[in-house]
Amino acid sequence: KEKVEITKAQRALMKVIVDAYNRHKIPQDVAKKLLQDQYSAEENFLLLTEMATSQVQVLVEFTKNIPGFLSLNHEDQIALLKGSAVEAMFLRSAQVFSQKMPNGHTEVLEERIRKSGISEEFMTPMFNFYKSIGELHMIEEEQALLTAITILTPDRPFVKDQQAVERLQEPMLEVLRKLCVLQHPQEPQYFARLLGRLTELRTLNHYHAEMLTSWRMNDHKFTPLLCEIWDVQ
Ligand SMILES: O=C(NC1CCCCC1)[C@H](C1CCCCC1)n1c(-c2ccc(CO)cc2)nc2ccccc21
Repeated sequence: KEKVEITKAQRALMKVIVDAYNRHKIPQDVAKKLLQDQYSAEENFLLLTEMATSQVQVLVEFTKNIPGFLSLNHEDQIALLKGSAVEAMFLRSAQVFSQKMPNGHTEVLEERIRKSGISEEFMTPMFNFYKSIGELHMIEEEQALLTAITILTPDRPFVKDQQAVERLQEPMLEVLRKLCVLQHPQEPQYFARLLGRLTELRTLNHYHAEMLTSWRMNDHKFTPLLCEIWDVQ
């Protein structure tokens, strides 16, 4: 039986990531807003672009706190942010969807999202992902590390020095692996399940642009930041 122990250095790394994650957590109010009222497709689209714009800003601040990130080649820093922004948004959306809510609220939230303006064909893959994230009951350390690991994916398009990114991602993966063994001793495959979610997350990337352009309304307007990061308009 492997004796797993998180070293002092690993605990310090985890603290830096979790503190940054908590400092830069996007306000949960999108769920509250959606539970309050039924909005039109136009209002929902505007809500999405506002929430996503502030989430990108929050993501940049979080990323700057990842040890070593600012020492990467500057073009690579941009390539990593651009390559992970949509995945980070869906990961955050999944965490918002899976957060503890009073009885029946999750069902109302799901209904509001189903009727928000997104076309039907994307509902199954999106909610399958949200529910598979919810089933993991991740603690915030796992959520924060998973977000950092997603950003530090070496094989994003246009990344030149992939080894430098791997050198930052590997210690995060090792801390997460140990954390999973300590948190879920009865589930030795839990870490593998967590990484499997990142593979599922990548598939949502492919749907994303179409989800936006097929939103049931005319004239989809995006903020300049989203045009940059989402390759739309
Ligand atoms: O605002 C949102 N997500 C934000 C994003 C930034 C980080 C916090 C969450 C949107 C809603 C906007 C208004 C219409 C209903 C969806 N949303 C989505 C979502 C996100 C993107 C797409 C298309 O690419 C489709 C759906 N999944 C959610 C799950 C739970 C709660 C909101 C959720």
